[in-house]
Amino acid sequence: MVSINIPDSLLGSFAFYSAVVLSKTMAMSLLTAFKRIKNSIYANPEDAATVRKPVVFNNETVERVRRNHLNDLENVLPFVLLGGLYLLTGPAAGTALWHFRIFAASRIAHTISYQLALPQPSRALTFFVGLSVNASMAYRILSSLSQFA
Ligand SMILES: N[C@@H](CCC(=O)N[C@@H](CS)C(=O)NCC(=O)O)C(=O)O
Repeated sequence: MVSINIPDSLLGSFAFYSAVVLSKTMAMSLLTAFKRIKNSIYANPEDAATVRKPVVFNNETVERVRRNHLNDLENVLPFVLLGGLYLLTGPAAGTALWHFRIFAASRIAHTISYQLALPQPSRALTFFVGLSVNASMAYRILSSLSQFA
């Protein structure tokens, strides 16, 4: 590795923002359960049987939360993995901190725009901001470590 001298404060910031976006991702499970119960929408026969309803796979309210959850998984997991590797490249503390802050803000904004069904390109913009942060960290990792290829 180029550097393993990571300031405690930067490790703390990374842990904090990782926990923020991971908690937000986990909250989508609770939101899905809430929407299912509120609307009596169940995808498993044993669940639907408790309210004597047929199984339903295409309820838009529930599916919107599920798509949002999947999108979090597609973006938040790369952030946590790339962020840890990024710290090993010895980035400037201020630069790294803003990467973490901007990513967390972009994912919260993505969820708000998705759940409120705000007109595009609002959701697309929030998605691309988060994607850009991940791409920036990936670029730094790959360019710092290219000597080991
Ligand atoms: N898996 C995503 C890849 C592209 C993507 O993440 N697009 C953003 C901005 S339009 C999004 O919010 N997609 C909606 C989604 O993943 O449900 C998709 O199918 O749309």
